[in-house]
Amino acid sequence: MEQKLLLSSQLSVHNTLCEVTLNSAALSWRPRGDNTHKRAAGRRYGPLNAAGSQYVPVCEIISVQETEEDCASTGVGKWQKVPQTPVESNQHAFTVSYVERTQKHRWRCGEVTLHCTDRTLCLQWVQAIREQLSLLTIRPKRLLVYINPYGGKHHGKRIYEQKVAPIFSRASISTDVIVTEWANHARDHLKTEAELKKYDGVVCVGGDGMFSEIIHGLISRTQSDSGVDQNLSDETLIPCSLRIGIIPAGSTDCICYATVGSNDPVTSALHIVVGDSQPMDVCSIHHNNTFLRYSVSLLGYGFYGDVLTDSERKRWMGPARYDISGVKTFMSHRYYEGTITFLPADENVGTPRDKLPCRTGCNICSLPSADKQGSRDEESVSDTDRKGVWQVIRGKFLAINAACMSCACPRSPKGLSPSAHLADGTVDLILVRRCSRFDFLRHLLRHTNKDDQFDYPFVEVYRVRQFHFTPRYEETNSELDLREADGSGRKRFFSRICREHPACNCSLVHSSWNCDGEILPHAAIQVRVHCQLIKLFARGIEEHSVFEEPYPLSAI
Ligand SMILES: Nc1ncnc2c1ncn2[C@@H]1O[C@H](COP(=O)(O)OP(=O)(O)OP(=O)(O)O)[C@@H](O)[C@H]1O
Ligand SMILES: CCCCCCCCCCCCC/C=C/[C@@H](O)[C@H](CO)NC(C)=O
Ligand SMILES: [Ca+2]
Repeated sequence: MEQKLLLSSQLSVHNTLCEVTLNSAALSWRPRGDNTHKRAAGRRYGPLNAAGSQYVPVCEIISVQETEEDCASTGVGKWQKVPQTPVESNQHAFTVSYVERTQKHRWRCGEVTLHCTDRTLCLQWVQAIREQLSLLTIRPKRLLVYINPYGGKHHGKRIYEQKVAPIFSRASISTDVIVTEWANHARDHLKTEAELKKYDGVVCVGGDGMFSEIIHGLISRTQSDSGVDQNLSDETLIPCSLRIGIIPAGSTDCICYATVGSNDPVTSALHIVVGDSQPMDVCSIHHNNTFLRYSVSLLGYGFYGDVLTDSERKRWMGPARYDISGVKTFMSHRYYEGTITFLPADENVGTPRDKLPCRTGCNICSLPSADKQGSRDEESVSDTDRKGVWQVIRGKFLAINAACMSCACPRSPKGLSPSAHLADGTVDLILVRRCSRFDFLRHLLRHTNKDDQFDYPFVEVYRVRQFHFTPRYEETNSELDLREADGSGRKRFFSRICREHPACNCSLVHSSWNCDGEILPHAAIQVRVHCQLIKLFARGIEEHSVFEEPYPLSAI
């Protein structure tokens, strides 16, 4: 569709006189009389549109400001040369900052300066561009920021002050910043005190643990404001209205990595500025009708639970603690017995092995809500259509993992479940049965390369809407295999476990759940996915490479 022309002038860009145009979709420029893109002005700033002009989509402009050319430049804080050539001797100019894509899904703040013959024209351009930006109502204007000064390598505060605050201020976003003083400070502030009406979003600077605090605060607050009791496991939860931004400054940053494609603070800040919105599923975890926690990334029993338990004792080591505990846990090769019951997802959301990863504008996550899993409209669909049939699996497992999203992170770029979806209302349940140490190592190593980690006879994977886990030692008498009872059944059960772990003691009969990096107090849990309960300032991982056009050219 042809866009209405808003402004057109001859301005100079990087020493070359250009035809510059603004419409509601893009700011474009091309050298005067140039019919090919080959001689486009100076260095290339943005992609080329169908007419061979360089352009910046309006929705990716961060800000525009008048540039003072006869002294130190205000752009990027660097000194610039005073113009020498006739076209650049115009003393009036404005600078447009915009999103520039670099490699590996990283975004940068690019700049282009356009020189005008007089100040009136310059101000007219600045005003016209600002007017277009003001129409982008999805952009946040006021944010509540929580910084964990102790996440990851303890760089959170510095990352925010040096890399993020200047971008927010350039985009005219105002902020209230709270540097947390204790664990759960942010969660409790959001739950009870924060004046949420004042804000367009909440930003956390930290890792997955910090993000978990934010969602617990925000979800609990939303439920209590609406009179919903989160202790009731079959309650329909109310989605949170505020979007959440993550500035990565943790050890794993898996939620940021899996929703943006990188763990780069500048990229995340720019996704917040442009007002991106990515809905996300949240699992609620209960133990006998008592609410325990929410999870958005990994719920892991066995291997990942044990890695976390061990690594918490090594927090002082920083991010390296996961590697040390990972090797130690791998060597211990413990397995655990229990029963998993689950409610499979409908076929229309695909399977964990379909090699259809969740990307920006994902078709599966965009299915109409009535077709999605665990959606709020679910009650309107008949019970027989929706309830499905619970399945039961018993066994001895090295790991039981539930991935609500891919869990991609720098350690595992495709993640624990590469085709899991951010917002489809399901979780991928990965069961790794007892196998040799060598086979388990082969399975783990496949998380770090392109090979399929599920392609082993001891690995099973299911896409589910709900699941329950009961460790064997908590199963009721009727559930236990009575053949093992000998009058002192419990004692015999423990002694059998200890024979299988000669180097251990009885406490090893159960593992703990790693819930997004926090240890759960109970092994027996009930898990349910709530479709799209929260929204992030993100857009999922973009499919196209740096050199492809991010927008349909006809729209520019
Ligand atoms: N001021 C504080 N003092 C102590 N602990 C804090 C403080 N603020 C937040 N926390 C807690 O620190 C824990 C770890 O924080 P965070 O997630 O930011 O870093 P991380 O654990 O290094 O990273 P990741 O979770 O990505 O592995 C969180 O569980 C959070 O509750
Ligand atoms: C012996 C070689 C082992 C290589 C195995 C690599 C597998 C890496 C898989 C990492 C998945 C991380 C999932 C993220 C979980 C987060 O919720 C949590 C909190 O940050 N992080 C961890 C490490 O528990
Ligand atoms: Ca999901």
